[in-house]
Amino acid sequence: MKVGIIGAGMVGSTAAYAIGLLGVAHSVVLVDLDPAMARAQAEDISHGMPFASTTIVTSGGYEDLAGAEIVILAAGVGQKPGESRLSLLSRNADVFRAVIGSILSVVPDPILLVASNPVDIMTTVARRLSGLPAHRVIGSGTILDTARFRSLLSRHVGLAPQSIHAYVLGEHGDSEVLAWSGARAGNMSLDAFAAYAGAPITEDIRRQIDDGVRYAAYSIIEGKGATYYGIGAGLARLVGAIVSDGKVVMSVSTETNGIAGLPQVAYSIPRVIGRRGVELDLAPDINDAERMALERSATLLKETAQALGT
Ligand SMILES: NC(=O)C1=CN([C@@H]2O[C@H](COP(=O)(O)OP(=O)(O)OC[C@H]3O[C@@H](n4cnc5c(N)ncnc54)[C@H](O)[C@@H]3O)[C@@H](O)[C@H]2O)C=CC1
Ligand SMILES: CC(=O)C(=O)O
Repeated sequence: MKVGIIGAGMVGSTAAYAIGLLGVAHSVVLVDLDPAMARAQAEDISHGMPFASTTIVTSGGYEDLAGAEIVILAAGVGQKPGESRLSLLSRNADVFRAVIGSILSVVPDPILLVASNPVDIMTTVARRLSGLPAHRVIGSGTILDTARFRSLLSRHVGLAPQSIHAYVLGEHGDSEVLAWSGARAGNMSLDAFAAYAGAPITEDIRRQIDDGVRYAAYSIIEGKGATYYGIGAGLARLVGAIVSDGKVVMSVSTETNGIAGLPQVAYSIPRVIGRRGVELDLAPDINDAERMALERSATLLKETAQALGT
């Protein structure tokens, strides 16, 4: 399968690299306002492919998206140190207004994977601008936050992150909700496994892990200006789930109607990803406090999207 990536900066190029390392697409084409930079990224990435896979990585214009079935949107500005994701909204909405028509003129029925921030509202913007059905406009949502959560839990309890089943829900941003109550380690509840492993999850540990997940982007951006390895790997995994019709559960963001009385706006819950995009929404396994926090997060996103006029 061919994958287009709009925005060949840190996130777009890292996604291309990860897709190539995993070998989950036949070809990747990078498109950017700066074609010389996109060409250089594609050339550099393509030199890694003989070590990994047969994925062909090139750059080009919108016409070179012809035949792509998935298009990743990673164009636009990122946060400066201390800046919130929501503050990027009007600038990145302008970028999407500039690019989505050009994509659809070449690829009328793509699956759009949205990475640009604030990713939930950009997913709503992409859906409105494209007119595509919600299951084909998929925000990366909290896939990265979920990975951060599993990574910190994994280190604490001494189990592979792949054996920890825990999700971050709601906004990919400050109001996100770590779903502790339904978290599992192997076949045990997380709390039971942690106690069994001699690493109980105390209030203090819970607070440290919550902060480590919720504020990870701020601390990484403070240290090196941007985050990209985590999301690049996550986008490649998402592409792989679609290409292989993998029926993989991932906490992506799509416009959701009628889940547990939450507002109709894009936010993350666990969803099944396959060849058709989002194939199923899974009702999250959460307690009352987490449900209230999820309602607050979805309401904040709804109000912010409405203020933009989407
Ligand atoms: N969803 C997530 O979990 C994450 C999202 N992000 C977001 O991804 C976005 C990209 O971040 P970076 O790659 O670090 O930024 P970057 O500045 O390195 O790259 C952005 C690229 O977009 C291009 N661009 C801007 N306007 C364009 C247009 N109209 N057409 C084509 N290309 C255009 C720029 O030329 C630039 O190369 C940001 O909004 C950032 O906040 C970043 C990390 C994680
Ligand atoms: C930048 C961003 O959204 C993240 O690393 O979570």
